[in-house]
Amino acid sequence: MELPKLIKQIRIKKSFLCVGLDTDLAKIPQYLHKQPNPVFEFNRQIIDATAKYAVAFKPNIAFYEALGIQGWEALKDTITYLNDQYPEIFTIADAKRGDIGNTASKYAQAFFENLNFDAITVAPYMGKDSIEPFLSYTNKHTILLVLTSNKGAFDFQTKIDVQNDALYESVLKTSKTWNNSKQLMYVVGATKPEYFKSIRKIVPNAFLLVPGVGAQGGNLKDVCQYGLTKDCGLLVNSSRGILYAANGKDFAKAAELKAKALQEEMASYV
Ligand SMILES: O=c1ccn([C@@H]2O[C@H](COP(=O)(O)O)[C@@H](O)[C@H]2O)c(=O)[nH]1
Repeated sequence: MELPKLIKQIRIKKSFLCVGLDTDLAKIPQYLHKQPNPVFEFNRQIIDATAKYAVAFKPNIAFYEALGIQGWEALKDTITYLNDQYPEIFTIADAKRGDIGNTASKYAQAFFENLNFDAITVAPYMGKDSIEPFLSYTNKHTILLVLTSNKGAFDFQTKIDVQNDALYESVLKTSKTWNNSKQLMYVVGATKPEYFKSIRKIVPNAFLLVPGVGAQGGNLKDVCQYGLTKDCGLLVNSSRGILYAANGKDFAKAAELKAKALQEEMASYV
């Protein structure tokens, strides 16, 4: 999907919500286990209930890979459903891949061609040649991990190098010099709002995928203070806070209300 289409959806829906599909068999309502494909059935109901309040959906691939062939089928069914029923929705494979060029090109083929996602999350630490195969898809988006939401982000990502840049700043600056860098987006955790100002100095207009609101303690107001751009520039993700708002037959309605509440707060900022 081209960026103008995403930006248009953000304007129409007054939302920059990304619903995270971290679907865990152990957490979905018991009655769904009788279905032939419980993970897809859960996702379908969540998507139908929340799509009017969201502009993006982000299956976290680990939750599907953990289930083997059945998980991969549920993932395929989910992305096919999203692409067929909600073509205006931006889709992100949260796969956090990263490998040498020829392997990276297979990851790109898997997620951009076979599954037809609009975007993929990628670890940047193997450098330019590990990212180029993703960037060669000029109708797709590559989302680099920059400053993640977890505590361990401080182990490496904020360490200062000889040029006096923190590693996360170096990732931003270097990646801007790559071919097709306009296709890049960046992951920045909502749990670290104090860094948004310095990030925006380096990438004033780039889209940031922001996980970590709700369950991880981040909040929307702090993210918006320095994160917002003229075209919004943010996709704020919530996974567990929406998916597991209830665990009975009312789970989709409860998810809808959580998504609606986030969208209403977003509408007050854009
Ligand atoms: O820095 C990061 C990068 C990715 N994630 C992923 O986002 C969701 C967050 O889920 P919640 O349930 O809303 O906390 C999940 O898929 C993570 O793997 C992240 O949290 N932080």
